[in-house]
Amino acid sequence: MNSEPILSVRKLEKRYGNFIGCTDVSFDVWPGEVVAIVGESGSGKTTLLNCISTRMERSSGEIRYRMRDQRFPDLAELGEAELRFLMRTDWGFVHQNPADGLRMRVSAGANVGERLMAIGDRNYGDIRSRASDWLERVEIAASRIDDMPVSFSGGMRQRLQIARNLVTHPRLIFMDEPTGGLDVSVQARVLDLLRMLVSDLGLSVIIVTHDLGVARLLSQRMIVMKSGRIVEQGLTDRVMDDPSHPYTQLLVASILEN
Ligand SMILES: Nc1ncnc2c1ncn2[C@@H]1O[C@H](COP(=O)(O)OP(=O)(O)OP(=O)(O)O)[C@@H](O)[C@H]1O
Repeated sequence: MNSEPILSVRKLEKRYGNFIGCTDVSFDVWPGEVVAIVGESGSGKTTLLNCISTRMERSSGEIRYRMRDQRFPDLAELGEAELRFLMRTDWGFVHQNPADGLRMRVSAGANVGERLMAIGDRNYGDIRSRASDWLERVEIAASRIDDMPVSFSGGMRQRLQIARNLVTHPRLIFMDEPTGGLDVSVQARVLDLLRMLVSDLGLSVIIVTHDLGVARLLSQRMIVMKSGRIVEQGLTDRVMDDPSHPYTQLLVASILEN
């Protein structure tokens, strides 16, 4: 693994008025690493993800990102053009509900091709052929390229959202409960696909989930949140096998009972 983090968060805080969404959050993400943020509903996972991905303004703290030219600026120092580059090219965001990350009434091919056009690709044949390759990579038949996502099943929509995110060769992907809305059998297929793509492409991923099974399957490192704070972080296997904080012990025990 590379010796420099791709992302570094220090003392991050987000307040909603007087209410604390998250506070005193510090961690690093290394290239090629999958970090899971886990915790019960309301623990601040989504707030944290949205602040890091600049979808929400933080109240205080630092978020540094390793640019392709190796600079490591705080995201707050970046101009609009650089932020746009990150959002459109270098980062991906996979939402729990595919409808939030797709355009449901344009074709599957256009959903994927649009990201290429946004970064300046203008060759129609090339865009279509890359979209078609990506559909196949996420196990959607290329013959569905002109169909709209409204005609797809939940699992297919989620796989299309993944293709749309990965087509620009991003380096960091944010995922918010990516399998949360799917049936268990469909979940397994999407998880397998995600695991394979993340490893093939050497992606760094920050995944928010309340499902410790998902975290165990995908992540190397785990951050456990409670009431807006990190209560424990460490290697996923270690945290799951030997949780040190009572809250983590409770979370782990609750999945063993199921
Ligand atoms: N826009 C907002 N305004 C006020 N409070 C908010 C807002 N968004 C979130 N909160 C509060 O901040 C806390 C953390 O919420 P957040 O959505 O980050 O938790 P979460 O762990 O992602 O939960 P879930 O799994 O249910 O999405 C919660 O108490 C929530 O009610």
